[in-house]
Amino acid sequence: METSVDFVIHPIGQLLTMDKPGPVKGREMQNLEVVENALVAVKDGKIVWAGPEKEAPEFEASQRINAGGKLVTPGLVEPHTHLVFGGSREHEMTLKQKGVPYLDILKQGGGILSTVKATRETSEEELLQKALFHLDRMAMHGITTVEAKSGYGMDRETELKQLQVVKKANESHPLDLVSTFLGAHAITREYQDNPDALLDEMADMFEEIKEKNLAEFVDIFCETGVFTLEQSRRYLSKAREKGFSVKIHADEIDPLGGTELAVELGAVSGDHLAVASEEGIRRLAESNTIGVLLPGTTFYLGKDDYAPARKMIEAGAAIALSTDFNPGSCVTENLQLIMSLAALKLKMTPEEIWHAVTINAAYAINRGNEAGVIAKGRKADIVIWDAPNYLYVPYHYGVNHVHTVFKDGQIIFERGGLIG
Ligand SMILES: N=CN[C@@H](CCC(=O)O)C(=O)O
Ligand SMILES: [Zn+2]
Repeated sequence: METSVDFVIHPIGQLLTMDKPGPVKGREMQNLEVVENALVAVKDGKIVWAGPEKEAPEFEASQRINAGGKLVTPGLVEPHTHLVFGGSREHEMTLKQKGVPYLDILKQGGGILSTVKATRETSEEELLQKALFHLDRMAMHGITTVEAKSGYGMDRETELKQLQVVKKANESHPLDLVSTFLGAHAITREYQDNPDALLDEMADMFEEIKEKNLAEFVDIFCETGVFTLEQSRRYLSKAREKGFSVKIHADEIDPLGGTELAVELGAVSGDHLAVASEEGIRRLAESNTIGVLLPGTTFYLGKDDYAPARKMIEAGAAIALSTDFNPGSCVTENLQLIMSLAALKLKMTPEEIWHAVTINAAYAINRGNEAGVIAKGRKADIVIWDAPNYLYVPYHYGVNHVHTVFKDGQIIFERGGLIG
C-alpha cells in the first residue's frame, strides 16, 4: 500500500541524519553515519521517513524534490548570537587594526557600550526589522534554529525591549528562536564604581522575565574588566534558583576559570573557552556542559589563541560551534564560514564539525529533542546543499553552499537555478 506524503526529497547522494543519542561527546564526534543514495519523506511539516532509497516504502507524494544526488543534512542550529542590537561598529575596525585591544575599546566607552547607547536609542519596531533582516541571512545560510541574547540595554526598559523583539521575531519569522537574558554583559558608566548594584538590578528582573516567559537562559560575561568569577557565580546561582538554565561567556580573553565555573553551576553551555585551563578542560569533559566554541570571534579580533578544541575532544567533551553573531567581535551570519575556521584553526575534523553545528548545538540550547536531527516525527528542518559530500562544505570556504532550506516542511530559501 502506498503511503501518502506531502513531498519526498531524492535522489540524495549523502544524507546525514545525526540521529543518535546526544549530546555527542569526545571521540564519538568522529563517528558520522552517512546514508548513501537516500530519500527523505515529509508530511504536515514532519519527517515521516529517512533512509536508503532502496529500503523506502512506496510513497504517493504530492511533490518530488530533486536533490540532484547531493548532500542533505538537518537545518543548522546556531547556539550563540547577539541578534538584537542598534547601530553597527564599522568605525572600530581601524582601531582594531592599530592594535587597540577589544577590552581597551570597551574600557574607553566603546565596544559593547557603544552598542548599548545605540540600542537604547532604537525603537522596538526598528530593532525587530533589523533582527528579521539578520534572521533572513541566517536562514539563507542553512540555519533553522537560533539562540538570541539580549545584553545591549543593561537597564530594565531596554533589556525588556530586546527580549520582546526576540519574542516577536520568534512569532513572525519562520526560524525557531531560543531567548537568553544577558543583562550582565558589560558595566555601564552609571555602575562603573558599583557593578554589584547593576547585577542586583538585572537579577531583580528575573521574576518578571520568567512570568512573561521572555527568556529560557540567563548568561553573563565573565571577563577581566567586566564581571568577576565570584560575581558570575552569585548571579547565575540566583538565576538557577529562579528556574532558569544558565550559560556563561567564559575564558574568552583572560583565563579566569570560567570553564570550571560553568561546570560547577551545571551550565547548559560554557561559551568561548578560548583560554580554558587544563583543569577546566578536564572538568568540562567529565560534565554535561557543552563547550560552545566561537572561532570566528578569535579570527575577527585578530587573536591567536583559538579554543583548544582538540584537547577538549580528546578529553571527552561535547563541543558545539557558533558564529557568535554580534556587531563587535564577530560580524557574520554565515555558520558555514565558522565550519571552515573550525577545520583550519581548531583542527576539528569535518565529522566533528557536523556534530557541532547540528545535534550538539541543539543540546547547547536545550533543543536536543527538537532540532539538529533528521528522524521520524521530528520537524522537517532540512537543508539541501549544492555540495557533493559533507567534506565539501568546510573545504570550499567563504561562500554559501545552500541550495534549499526547509523549515517545518516549508521551503524558506531556495537558490535560483538548478542544483549544479
Ligand atoms: N564577549 C562578549 N560579548 C560578545 C561581543 C559583543 C560585542 O562586542 O558587541 C561576544 O560573545 O563576543
Ligand atoms: Zn557572545
